[in-house]
Amino acid sequence: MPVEEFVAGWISGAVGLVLGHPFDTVKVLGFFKGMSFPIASVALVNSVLFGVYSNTLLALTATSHQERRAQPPSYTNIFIAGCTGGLLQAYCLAPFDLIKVRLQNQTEPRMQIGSSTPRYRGPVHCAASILKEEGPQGLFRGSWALVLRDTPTLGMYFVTYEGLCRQYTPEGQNPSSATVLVAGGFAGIASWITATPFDVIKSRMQMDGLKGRKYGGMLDCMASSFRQEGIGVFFKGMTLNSARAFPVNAATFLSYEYLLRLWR
Ligand SMILES: C[N+](C)(C)CCCC[C@H](N)C(=O)O
Repeated sequence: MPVEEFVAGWISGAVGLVLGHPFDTVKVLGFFKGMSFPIASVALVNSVLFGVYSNTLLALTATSHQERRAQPPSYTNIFIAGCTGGLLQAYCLAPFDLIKVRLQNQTEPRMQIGSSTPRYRGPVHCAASILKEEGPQGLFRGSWALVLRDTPTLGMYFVTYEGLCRQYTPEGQNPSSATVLVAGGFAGIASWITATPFDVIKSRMQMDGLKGRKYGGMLDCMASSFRQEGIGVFFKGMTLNSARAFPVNAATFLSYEYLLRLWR
């Protein structure tokens, strides 16, 4: 099994993350200052995404990354490979994402005299507390919504990326850096716009269970969010998600393509 894609996915995920970090911090107003935990988790998850994507395409079309410029795979195969990568990356992401969301939503100031101590002291303490209080399956709370968020939207991610690259690249050639940046950026936006409704539900499911159970399940969470807040609830954070998605995914694809060409 070719491993370059896993390594390139690893590094490019970290590069994208550094660019997205200010947006993530804005999203939650000053929390999540440390970056080593997200770097490690995003790099791992991105490596699974790109590694599985490329190896699924290899299985479907018998072409390696290098051969795919001359023999471009069909969009159906690209979509299937993207969904497969998305499905597996969602499972790897689930525990990390849960910890991130739990820490981000912990709004008690960290060190103020007289304030209650925050429930989780950091990522490791958070993971350990969830394990102790809810067992291993507690770390996968909300993972169904995460899988639904990521599987189709990452299929779309690679279809958008490939489609835009092909549009602006003469046949048989490699796309230019500018093309890769723009195609990667728009792939991120397209994927985040469609992912936002499930992103909202996912985060609510992940927070559920902290102070008793509020929702009977994912469908109940959707229905009660809709009843209380109207249709707009499914679009919460869409603008911020899209603004973050462009630089993150432009940088991710550029470094991914660059590394793979370097190692050829
Ligand atoms: C599928 N969904 C849009 C939710 C995520 C896409 C992941 C791409 C990249 N790691 C990023 O954080 O933007």
